[in-house]
Amino acid sequence: MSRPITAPVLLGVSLKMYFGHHQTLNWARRIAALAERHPAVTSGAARLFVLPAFPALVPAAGLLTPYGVEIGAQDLATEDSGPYTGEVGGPTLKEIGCRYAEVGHAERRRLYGEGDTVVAAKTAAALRNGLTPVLCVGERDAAGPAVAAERTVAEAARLLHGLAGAVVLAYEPQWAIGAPEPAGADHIATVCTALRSWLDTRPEHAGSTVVYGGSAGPGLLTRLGGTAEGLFLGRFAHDPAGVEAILDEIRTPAPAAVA
Ligand SMILES: O=C(CO)COP(=O)(O)O
Repeated sequence: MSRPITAPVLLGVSLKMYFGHHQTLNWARRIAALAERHPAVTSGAARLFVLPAFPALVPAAGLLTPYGVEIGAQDLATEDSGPYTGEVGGPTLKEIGCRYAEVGHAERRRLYGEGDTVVAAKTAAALRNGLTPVLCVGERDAAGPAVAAERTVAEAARLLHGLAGAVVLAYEPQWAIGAPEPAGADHIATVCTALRSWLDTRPEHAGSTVVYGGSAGPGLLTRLGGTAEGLFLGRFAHDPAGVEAILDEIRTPAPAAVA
């Protein structure tokens, strides 16, 4: 079942609405310093991206992108411009340097009533604006791994129907978000492997990545043995030491011998 990690490992962080503005920028400075010196990042074995709140996108991009850490939004509008009060469109996100846009997070589904139609439209909006969707999928209630895999693949197929382009598929079982512990390693491995197998049959989504999110933190990547191609982090990235501990788990290429 375990599949070798096809480096680089993708590590995303959504700050959700936890931090204030200055707290976000202070955290970003510490992540930038980590990215500048950590061999997993400097060797290219790990790729990092950060999704702060909208107002922090521009200053956070200034702090992080010089060190190769990409930026993205936690949401985007279904439309590109027009009378959509309070929304932020894909063209604006692209213009300010975003590489990613998250769609379909369980909190947006549960708290703001977003359903499959909106999630699919936001995924399409991201793709047509040159943003990589971080498309969250995963079962709402706890289920066995085989059932979870079947449902999650069906969900991804439904949401991506008729679309083309590389995506980050974030497997986030909703019951594991905000929990003390992530889903079990075997459960995650079963679902992520199924998502990867499905993606492998979809040339229109070549270049896509499957990551796991939901109370992910230090120690998980090692337990997953390459079945997930990265992690989508929440609370356990708030302390930069947690991000560093995860980077420490990523094998970096041996330095070239000096003649
Ligand atoms: O929802 C998540 C990432 O999008 C995960 O959040 P937590 O790791 O804080 O549960």
